[in-house]
Amino acid sequence: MAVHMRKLPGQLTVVIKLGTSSIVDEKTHQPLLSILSLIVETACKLHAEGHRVVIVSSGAIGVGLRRMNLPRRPKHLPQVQALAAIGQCRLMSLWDQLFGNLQQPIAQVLLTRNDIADRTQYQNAQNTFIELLSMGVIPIVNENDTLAVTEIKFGDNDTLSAITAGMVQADYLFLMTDVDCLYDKNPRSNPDAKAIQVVEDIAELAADVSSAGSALGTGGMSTKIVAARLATSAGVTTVITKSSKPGNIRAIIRHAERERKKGMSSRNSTSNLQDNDEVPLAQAAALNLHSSTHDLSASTGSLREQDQVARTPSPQTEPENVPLHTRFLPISHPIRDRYFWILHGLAPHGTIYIDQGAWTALNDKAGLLPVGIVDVDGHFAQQEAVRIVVVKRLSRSSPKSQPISQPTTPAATSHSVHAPIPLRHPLPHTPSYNSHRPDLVHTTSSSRITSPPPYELHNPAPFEIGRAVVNYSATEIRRIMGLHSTQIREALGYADSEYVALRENIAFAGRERSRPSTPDYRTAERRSGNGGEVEVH
Ligand SMILES: N[C@@H](CCC(=O)OP(=O)(O)O)C(=O)O
Repeated sequence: MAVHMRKLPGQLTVVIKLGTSSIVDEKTHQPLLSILSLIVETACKLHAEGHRVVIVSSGAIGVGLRRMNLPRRPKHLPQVQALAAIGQCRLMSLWDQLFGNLQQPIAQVLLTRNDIADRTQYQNAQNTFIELLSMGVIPIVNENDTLAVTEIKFGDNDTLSAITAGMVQADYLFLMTDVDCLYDKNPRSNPDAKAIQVVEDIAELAADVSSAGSALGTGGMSTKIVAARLATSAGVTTVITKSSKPGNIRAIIRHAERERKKGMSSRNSTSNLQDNDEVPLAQAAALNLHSSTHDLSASTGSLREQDQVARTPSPQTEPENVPLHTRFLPISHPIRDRYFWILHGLAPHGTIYIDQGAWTALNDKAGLLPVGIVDVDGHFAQQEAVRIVVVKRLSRSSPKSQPISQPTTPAATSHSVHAPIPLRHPLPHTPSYNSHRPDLVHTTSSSRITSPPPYELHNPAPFEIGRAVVNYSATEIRRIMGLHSTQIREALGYADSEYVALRENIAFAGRERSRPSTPDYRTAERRSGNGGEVEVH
């Protein structure tokens, strides 16, 4: 069932993500009341203008530390979870108090990755958001740290905010942080550093951003880039800007809307560094860094002073003089709903390596047949999600030479019990979901130690094209890969489907660094028809 996000003309849905370092002081863990108050004021103004607002708020553990007078985050997971439980209710009470001053109702939404791995639960969460937003409530989202262990964690709230933005089909995601934007190089050591204002194609962004994080938060600039990639693939304009100036959010939206209407966005444009929002260069310096020294002075100005940019149509709101920020433009054919869920709601349990022929067939809207599969990594069951990686098959592994491996015991005819199959190489440990690279992970089989992979490792390098929910387990796919569908029954003793993955269960990543000599993602995306399942009114 497609979820319909009905919106009034001109109404925007804005997700604002605040990291721990924007919510509590890094050393004292005291709440940063001035920032929180400004966020509340901004959210209420957006709401009063008819827009919908969702806040993704970290800070539970930080607030819990303060409450229990502990100096630093403990190492032991249950202690961290206990602190999150202590801090979350206090954090919500703080938000409720601040929003209550402006008579704005809020709601708490706590999510784990597990909650949304089930399609029905994902849709339930989506429906709850829709209902809350149409009731005029501001949902405040955090990861349910009490339940989340590594395997089921989003890992950082940047990723959570991007998934939330995709779920609510947001127009904007603001990743509020302690730097004002990205620069083309580190301004600390390069006075000629230029602010990156607009990133039209995130795949073209240089990958050398720092992943340094603060003492309490888990995110850094690299998780923001990953979040931006994820959100823009869902059609969400993503903005990185300074959390100490939340009043800038509205000015940036006005500017971005003007630009969008004019269709004037320039490709990865840069401009000379402007200090018009009073951020000294040294502070901005973190550039690609998530500064570990939170600058309290920058967040203690009066509400009136700090929100000046947003209140008045001052010269700062003019296109040439907007507050510093980096804006990542959304892709033109967003990945919506079920495909977005397959890509980002489900954690992949393994990898299927396919050849160029299978990739071409997928481009032509075919399902994934066993004949095009070159190799498999990981342990996964039927109906679990896997990465799909395109490789160049080495001639020694051509499908024709693939023998049918006969079931070795009668149990192999059962769907659930199979005799172990001798492997050409030991299976690598199936990694838990890597929140820092949740999509477009370039995969190599460097973990193989007994035999080389049956595909080219470097020229061209394997590349991930998307995710699929499979009809066969890893063990079954190892038996049938390289075979024609008519041979599945012979190989397994049964045939659940002629396809390893049905076309409707394959989701392509939105875009990827263009690679000469490899198929063009964007072409595939257009052909694949990923978008369009959900209508946005
Ligand atoms: N969910 C956790 C925070 C997760 C986290 O570290 O996020 P962030 O500070 O955004 O990197 C909390 O509320 O303390």
